Amino acid sequence: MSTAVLTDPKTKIRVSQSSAPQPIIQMREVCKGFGSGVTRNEVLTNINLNVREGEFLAIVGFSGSGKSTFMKLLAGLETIDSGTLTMDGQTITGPNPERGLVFQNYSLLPWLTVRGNIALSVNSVFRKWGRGERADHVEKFIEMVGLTHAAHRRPHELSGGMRQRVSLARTLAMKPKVLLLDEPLSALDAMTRSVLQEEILKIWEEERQTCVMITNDVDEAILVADRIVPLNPGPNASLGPAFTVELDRPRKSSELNHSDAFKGLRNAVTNYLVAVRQKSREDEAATTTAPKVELPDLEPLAMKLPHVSSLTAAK
Ligand SMILES: Nc1ncnc2c1ncn2[C@@H]1O[C@H](COP(=O)(O)OP(=O)(O)OP(=O)(O)O)[C@@H](O)[C@H]1O
Repeated sequence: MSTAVLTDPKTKIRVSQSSAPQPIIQMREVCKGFGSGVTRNEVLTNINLNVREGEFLAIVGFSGSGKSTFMKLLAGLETIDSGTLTMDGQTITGPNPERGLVFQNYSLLPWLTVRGNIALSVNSVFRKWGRGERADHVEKFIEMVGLTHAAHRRPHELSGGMRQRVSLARTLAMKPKVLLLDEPLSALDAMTRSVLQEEILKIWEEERQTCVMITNDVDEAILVADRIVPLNPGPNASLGPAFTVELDRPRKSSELNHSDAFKGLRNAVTNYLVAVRQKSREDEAATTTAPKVELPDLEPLAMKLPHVSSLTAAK
C-alpha cells in the first residue's frame, strides 16, 4: 500500500491523504448518530481512517464536533451505525483492555489509594501473574508517572495533575496495544498541562505503543503527534486531510516555539480549522428554514427616577 502525500501550495506543508502499511485500526465509511425521527442527530458521517501500528495520531476539532463520540467508538463504548471499524482485522464490538482509554475526568475510585487504583486494573488484566510480579508492575508505573511519594494517598488528597497521572498510569499499566487519550489534559492549568504533555511524550517514546489522542489544542497536537487529522465541524462531521508532523524527536515545547516548521504547521492546521468552521456556518445559514424575525424599531422610554424624598417617604 502506498501513501499519497500532497503539498499544500500556500504553506508548503505536507498534507497526506494517506493509507499506509500495517494499519492496526481501520475505519471505513463509519457513521454514528443519536436519537431518532426529528430529534435524530447525525454526529459522524463517512469516517475513513487508518491508524498505523506505533504511530501517535492526534485528532483535533472544535467543541461539539463529535471528538468524544469518535473516541468512544474506538474504545468500544459506543457502537457504529454503519460502516466497518476493526482492530487487527477484528470488528470492535465492545471495550477491551487492548484499547486503554484515558478520559478528561479522571474516574478514579475514591476509596482506593493511588496504588490501589492502579493495582485494581493490573489485577484484573494480569490474573495469571504471581502476586509479587503484579505488585512490582504496579510500582513501576507509579514511579513512571512520578507518584512514588503519593502512592498511599486517596484521590481527594491529590491535585488535578496528580489524579490525571494516576489515571494515565492505571491505563498504561494494563499494557494496552492502543492507547486512547480523550482530551486527557483539558481540565488542567497551563503549567501542569505542559509538564504532563512532555511526560506523556517521554513515556510514549519509551514504549512506542500506538496512540490516538483527541485534543482541541493545535500546539499540543504538533508537540506529540506524527500525524494530525482534523475533525470537521458537525453535524455530519467527517475527517479532513492528515497533516504530517515532520519535526525531529524528542520534542520540547520550549524549543518548538522557535521553530519555523512548527509555526508553519500551526498556521496550516489552524487555517484549515478556521476555514472549515466558516464554511460550516455559511452552509448552516443557507439551509436554515427558520423564519427571519424582524425586531421592531423601538427606542426605550426614558426612565424617570423617583425623587429621593419620595423613596424616603415610601419607607
Ligand atoms: N449519548 C448521546 N446521546 C445523544 N447525543 C449525544 C450523545 N453523545 C454525544 N451526543 C451529541 O453528539 C454531539 C457531539 O458530542 P461529542 O461529545 O462527541 O463532541 P466533542 O467534540 O467531544 O465535544 P466537547 O469538545 O465539547 O467535549 C453533540 O451534539 C452531543 O450532544
